[in-house]
Amino acid sequence: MPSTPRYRPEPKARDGHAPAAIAILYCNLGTPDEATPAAVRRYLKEFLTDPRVVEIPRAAWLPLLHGVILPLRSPRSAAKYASIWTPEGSPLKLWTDKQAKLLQGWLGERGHRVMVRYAMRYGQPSIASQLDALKAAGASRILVLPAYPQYSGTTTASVSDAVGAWCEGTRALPELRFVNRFHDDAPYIRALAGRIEAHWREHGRGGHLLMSFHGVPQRTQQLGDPYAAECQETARLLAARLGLPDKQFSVTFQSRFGKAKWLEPYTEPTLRALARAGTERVDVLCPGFPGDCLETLEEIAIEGRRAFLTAGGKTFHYIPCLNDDPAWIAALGELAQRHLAGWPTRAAQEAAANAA
Ligand SMILES: C=CC1=C(C)c2cc3[nH]c(cc4nc(cc5[nH]c(cc1n2)c(C)c5CCC(=O)O)C(CCC(=O)O)=C4C)c(C)c3C=C
Ligand SMILES: [Fe+2]
Ligand SMILES: [Fe+2]
Repeated sequence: MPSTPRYRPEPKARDGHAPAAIAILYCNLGTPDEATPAAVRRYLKEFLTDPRVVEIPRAAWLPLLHGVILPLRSPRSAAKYASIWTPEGSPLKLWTDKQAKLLQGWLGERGHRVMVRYAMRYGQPSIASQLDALKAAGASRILVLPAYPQYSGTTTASVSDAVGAWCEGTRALPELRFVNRFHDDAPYIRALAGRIEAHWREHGRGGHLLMSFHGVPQRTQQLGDPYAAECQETARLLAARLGLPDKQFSVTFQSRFGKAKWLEPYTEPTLRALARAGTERVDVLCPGFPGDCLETLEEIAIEGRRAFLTAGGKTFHYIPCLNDDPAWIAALGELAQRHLAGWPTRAAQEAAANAA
């Protein structure tokens, strides 16, 4: 009796003359399907069981996660999600979807025939389901592009893990390439600077620019994670591009999770300290998040604002993320073009590749 195949069935073989498709899989973190405690619990369970995210030994972590963290955090986080939810769903998903479509358009206008799809590391659409869909659509070369400018084992490497897990169950593998980082990419820095300058043109200029990045546990940095250094480099390049002297900007880290020490200085205490030291207006940007999401819209634009104003600050300006800014889409496009180099993305190249 034949045994169950170890690998998933392959999609129906394509006509040998059909051009093999090239694709980009734009991967983001993920978000709950709904702003309800049940949906947030499902999402947090998947997220917080990833050993890339929480490195505590499983035997100690899983009972704590299921017994304490999920029951307590899910309703609290759901209320936060409800405060930023849109009629079309989670902002993170909306921006990721839009960015993928705009990237496909940008590449198409420059003659590249590339399919662009987005996937979520946690939740839907999953990385595995989108890789299956791309294969079924004929993709034989796939560029994996995580929506994380700064590399971290907790995020970027976790995307690679999910792709690797899919590969383990796949017989006919596509060629794969990965973008690991673009924290110092000139078009990305230009797009961020343009965002700030446009805000200043419209609303005047504050006394202080605060650049807030998502944090990670300090231990990951001690163990060699380059994330903190890459955040600092993004901030340095951005400040240089804006001509900001050291006193007029700060770099902080937000979203601390758990009791361990995370990267410092923390965002909220810094906002309070700035207000107490007499800074009347602060402008805040989150350069590590390509699209607005819970961490920017709730934690910064709502909670951060409250912290600054209650500590005596007068005016708080949140500068929205890159979202669908044309300069950002161009930055993504140029980044993709560079990483696609050598793959026949143009019709003429395709014909030559097929004739050879
Ligand atoms: C910028 C990249 C991110 C890094 C690095 C990162 C590390 C990291 N995050 C957690 C825990 C949580 N993060 C949560 C939300 C969240 N995190 C990022 C990005 C990074 N996380 C984004 C874009 C979001 C928003 C998702 C959305 O739906 O809008 C959450 C969930 C919300 C909550 O309950 O607070 C948790 C939990 C850890 C532990 C970690 C590194 C170890
Ligand atoms: Fe996070
Ligand atoms: Fe948060």
